[in-house]
Amino acid sequence: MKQVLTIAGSDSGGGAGIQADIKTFQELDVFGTSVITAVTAQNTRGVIDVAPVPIENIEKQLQAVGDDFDIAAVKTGMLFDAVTIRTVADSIKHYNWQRLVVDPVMIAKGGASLLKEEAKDSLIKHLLPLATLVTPNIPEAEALSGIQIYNEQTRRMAAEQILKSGAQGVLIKGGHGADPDFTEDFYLDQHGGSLVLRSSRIQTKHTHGTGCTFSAALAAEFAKGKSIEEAFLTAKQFIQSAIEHSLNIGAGHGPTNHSAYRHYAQKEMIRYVH
Ligand SMILES: Nc1ncnc2c1ncn2[C@@H]1O[C@H](COP(=O)(O)OP(=O)(O)O)[C@@H](O)[C@H]1O
Ligand SMILES: Cc1ncc(COP(=O)(O)O)c(N)n1
Repeated sequence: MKQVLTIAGSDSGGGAGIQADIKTFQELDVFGTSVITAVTAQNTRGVIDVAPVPIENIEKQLQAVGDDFDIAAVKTGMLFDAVTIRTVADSIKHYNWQRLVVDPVMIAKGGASLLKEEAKDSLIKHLLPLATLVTPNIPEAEALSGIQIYNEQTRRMAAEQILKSGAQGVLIKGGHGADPDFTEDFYLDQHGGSLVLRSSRIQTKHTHGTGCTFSAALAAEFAKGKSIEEAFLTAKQFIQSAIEHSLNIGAGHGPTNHSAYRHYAQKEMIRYVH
């Protein structure tokens, strides 16, 4: 079984972060390992507290995984501060981990900050150059590029700017897009290759952890040797069914349903735009 690593924050509410990643790995038949960077006290109503894990312990978690497992793909989520980003980037180089998906988690849907302001530059300088794929949502793509996204042209410009970091590819997720009927995810790589996947926008407030789940699905598929096109399509189908069959859990923004893909995935619901 392919072994995959997530380096992210813990979500006590179980819908995002490490918990979403491990559930997604399990559903997609890869063995999940984890390095926890921060522990959040969080539920569907919001983030109550964030406790960073001591950096010495993060280093030891990275070593424990790196010295024993044959890691086929890595995803990063909440990294919280610059020193954690440096430590993670050093380990990725040290263990020569390939197939890195960087989900540049910055702000939780409820507004809580999951990355210190000064850490953004560190992310661009130290982690993005190692990334196979970086997966910002629209506000994160705007923050990383300094470009406001309001149409296809500005979306492409932001993607091109992010690629200047040295990341091999960028995938700007469309959950925060303006179209009431569709969400569109846009991929662009260093060679000018691009792909847009469009799906119907599901009217729901239960989207806690969509980005985490989507990037974990991409990492799982990369670990199995899938191409970017194949991994993108599977991850999109995975998240589409997880949102469509989301669970009515908690009083706020509930989690998605990580087992929905197994039960209900409909391969025809997503379409390639180009
Ligand atoms: N209401 C929705 N209906 C269908 N797909 C959605 C919806 N909201 C988000 N998605 C999809 O979920 C994935 C995560 O996107 P997004 O919500 O933008 O990320 P994040 O959680 O990082 O903010 C993307 O593939 C996006 O298109
Ligand atoms: C520990 C942790 N990591 C990430 C997110 C972002 O969640 P989302 O995927 O909904 O943007 C979160 N709320 N908590």
